[in-house]
Amino acid sequence: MFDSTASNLTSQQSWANLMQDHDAIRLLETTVLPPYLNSCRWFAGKARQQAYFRVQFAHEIPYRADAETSDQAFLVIVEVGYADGETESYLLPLSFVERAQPEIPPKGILTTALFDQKPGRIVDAIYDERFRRALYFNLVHQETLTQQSGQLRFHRGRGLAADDIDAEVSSRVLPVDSSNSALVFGISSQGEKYFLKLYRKLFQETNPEVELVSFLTEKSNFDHIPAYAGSVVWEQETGADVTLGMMQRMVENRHDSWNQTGDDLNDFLYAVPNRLFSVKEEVFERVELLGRRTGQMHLALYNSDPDEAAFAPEPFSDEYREFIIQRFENLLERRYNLLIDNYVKLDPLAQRLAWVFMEAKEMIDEFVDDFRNRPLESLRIRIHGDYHLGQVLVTGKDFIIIDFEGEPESSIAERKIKHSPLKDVAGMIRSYHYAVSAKLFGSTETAGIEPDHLQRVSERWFKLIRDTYLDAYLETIGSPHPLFKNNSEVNFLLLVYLLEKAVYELGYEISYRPAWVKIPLKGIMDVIREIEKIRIADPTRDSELPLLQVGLLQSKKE
Ligand SMILES: Nc1ncnc2c1ncn2[C@@H]1O[C@H](COP(=O)(O)OP(=O)(O)O)[C@@H](O)[C@H]1O
Ligand SMILES: O=P(O)(O)O[C@H]1O[C@H](CO)[C@@H](O[C@H]2O[C@H](CO)[C@@H](O)[C@H](O)[C@H]2O)[C@H](O)[C@H]1O
Repeated sequence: MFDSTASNLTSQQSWANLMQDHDAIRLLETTVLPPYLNSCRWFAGKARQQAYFRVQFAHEIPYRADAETSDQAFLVIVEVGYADGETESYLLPLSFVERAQPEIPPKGILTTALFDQKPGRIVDAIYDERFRRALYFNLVHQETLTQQSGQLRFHRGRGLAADDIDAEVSSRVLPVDSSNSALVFGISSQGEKYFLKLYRKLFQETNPEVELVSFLTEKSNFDHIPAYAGSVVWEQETGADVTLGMMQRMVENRHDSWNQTGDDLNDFLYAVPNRLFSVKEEVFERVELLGRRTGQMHLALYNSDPDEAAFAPEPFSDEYREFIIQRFENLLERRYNLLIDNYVKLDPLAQRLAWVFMEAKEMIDEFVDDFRNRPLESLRIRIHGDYHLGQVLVTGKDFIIIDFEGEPESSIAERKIKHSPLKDVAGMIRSYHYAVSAKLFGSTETAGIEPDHLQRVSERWFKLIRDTYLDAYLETIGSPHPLFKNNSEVNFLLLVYLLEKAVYELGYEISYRPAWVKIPLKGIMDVIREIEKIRIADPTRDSELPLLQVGLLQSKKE
């Protein structure tokens, strides 16, 4: 665990003059920041060979309550350099606290320190109430704070109620350990009302989440997202605007749809030993509702207003197809290598699935060629981009969709590319498959059920749920609709995105949850079977490829 007392930073300067003390900054960069960042969940560079940590910028945010000079935070931008590959920038707000404060957890303390003979601690400012208040104040008053390099611009969105501009606020850090940090603001007598996400890993771009959430709040009537209440942007002197944070309405939720689906699956599995196939009607209703909400989100993102070029629908150009193919082929190659390197560590079922996946290489190549050449008249729009059950909050009987940042592995430029909305649909279908597979392979509810039987009933559950979701989705979009040319294109594109997603997931599971590798492999297998069906049904195809040995998978018991 990180030990904040291991170093003591001493400066003759006051805290407000931190940046003038080059020795103190050097000490921070060499002895404090490396162990501290490596202890943070949001720091993504832990597995890379780190070369240096540099305080690149330190923007000042004064605390308004009193005028003491030490009363300010620094929004520090830390540049991290690595032995190979690109550098990264992280946002680390810093505050100096002179008195011990019980609300600051050990994981928020960087070091003990002495500034101008005043002892205290340097802490992550999100844990300092003064900083949180200052953020709220600047945001609701749409302040601009001039900095040595560029300016900090605070925007207010439509989701912020006029009455709350001068209201007394309380605040806290939401205890979710994720890739960003979340602050919550309460308005007296109304409870917790606003949710502010501070982005940690920064990109030289406006975050896609701000673009999508502000568009949906201010330019559409889709209200199944938390309304956009504002953002914090660093406008650089030269270069693009960098999004540092975004505020939305706080959503009261019981849990997310991943947990809810897990509960539904528990009910389902309890009945299996009694040879009952039982899915409550309310489960289908929920899945249908999610299909409808997904469709409504896409209809809201489908925008033909010529003044909104960033959201205008686009065709399946050759350029887009090449981009997807390049990305997919790179991914495929990396995944084959990962599988080869980790093959002996896989359990027997995963090994068999991996084998069929590798055997299918030529068939997948043929399918990719098909995607390159096939006439496609469906359209592409901005989409959620990282859509799965964990991104849907359950509020009473309805849903609220969150986290529009896009896929964590992609660059920001890639995340802003328009895709068929079927990419989101594929993400959600994969997620239902994950939910049932995770139960099937690893929970106490399934212990003692004969594996082949369990596999059969789980597949039945998945197909029913998938079709219920898809039917409700397509019905909501309506037919005909320019987004989808016809059923044949819908089926084909869905296979493209399902395959891409499952291949992506394969890498995630090998790296993070090896016991779950068979889940995406099974997903890949399902797509391969569908591709094979298309091949067999098409008399014009003169392919020499042999049929796959998928029979390998059927008879063996675990
Ligand atoms: N508007 C909101 N209101 C209430 N809770 C929220 C809201 N947005 C997100 N959350 C909670 O915070 C968690 C992290 O949010 P998310 O947007 O997924 O951040 P990250 O990008 O860091 O994963 C979510 O899983 C959810 O529990
Ligand atoms: O949540 P993130 O945006 O960081 O996404 C990563 O982690 C996800 C897991 O938390 C992972 O999602 C996969 O597992 C989910 C169940 O845990 C499942 O619902 C998703 O369908 C499946 O893709 C995601 O792939 C990864 O990028």
